[in-house]
Amino acid sequence: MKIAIIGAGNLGLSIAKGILKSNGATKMYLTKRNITDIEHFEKYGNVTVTTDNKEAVKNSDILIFAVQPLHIAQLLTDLKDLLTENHVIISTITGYSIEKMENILGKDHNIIRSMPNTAISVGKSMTCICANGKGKKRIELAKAIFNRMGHSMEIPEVQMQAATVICASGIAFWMRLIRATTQGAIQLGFDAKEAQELAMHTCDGAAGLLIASGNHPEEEIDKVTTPMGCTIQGLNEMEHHGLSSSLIQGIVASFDKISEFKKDNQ
Ligand SMILES: NC(=O)C1=CN([C@@H]2O[C@H](COP(=O)(O)OP(=O)(O)OC[C@H]3O[C@@H](n4cnc5c(N)ncnc54)[C@H](OP(=O)(O)O)[C@@H]3O)[C@@H](O)[C@H]2O)C=CC1
Ligand SMILES: O=C(O)[C@@H]1CCC=N1
Repeated sequence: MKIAIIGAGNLGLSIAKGILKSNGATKMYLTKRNITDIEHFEKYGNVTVTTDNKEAVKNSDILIFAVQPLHIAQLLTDLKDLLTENHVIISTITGYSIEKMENILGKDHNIIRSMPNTAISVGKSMTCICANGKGKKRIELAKAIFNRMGHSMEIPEVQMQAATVICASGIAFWMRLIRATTQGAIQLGFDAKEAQELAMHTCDGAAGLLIASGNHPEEEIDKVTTPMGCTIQGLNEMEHHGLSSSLIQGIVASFDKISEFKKDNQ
């Protein structure tokens, strides 16, 4: 599989690392306008770093677009004549609809809209995807690509904004919870490094338990909360201060913001 990542910034490079880690490409092109900070990726023999998007498109089968929303329309317009019906065009662009892509490229292209997160670099992304009419035949291929670097879910396009908040922004939300737990652990006497190790692995364990069991979180919480014990005391104190409510309100605020982007981009 020959893959081009057009726009090798934060997300694009995370995808590149995930692809390298999972041996997911025979050949990979990474592009951006200023390549000095990514030239070292050429140490991997199968990676070409270039400013030339056209060269990358001509030599690849799968094209992953990861530029900022403001840049995508011009980029697609510039590349339009080189895009064939065999290319699988995967967009990661927040708030940029399939309809907008089809308005530039036409309907006769395999267009996949995706929403990965930066944990793709370590093979742990939760990635949501949807496709245009023609791209539906390539959705299994797209899922296979993203499943090598985590977990994927096909969703209706109308849910893509919500998926962006929960999965892509969600990485930052969970990081903040890990940071807060780390700060609590330091206050209880662990040094900073130990505290973060405890927080990270406990977080990993909580997610792992739910993934393996399929249980509702409250079912697992019931197993931890000894009557009159310290866990329920702590949980109730957190809820008195609005833990669940503040998370939900943050998620909704993030969604409201993304809905503004959508208006701006259309
Ligand atoms: N960061 C995240 O966690 C996530 C981001 N997204 C979406 O992914 C996209 C990228 O986000 P992010 O990685 O954070 O943004 P960045 O700004 O980090 O990366 C975008 C990259 O695109 C490059 N670029 C700009 N214009 C061109 C061009 N004409 N040709 C080639 N490369 C170009 C820029 O580099 P240079 O200026 O050198 O060209 C830059 O490195 C956005 O649309 C965002 O909404 C989606 C999910 C998660
Ligand atoms: O914060 C943002 O707008 C982008 C989309 C999701 C992650 N980063």
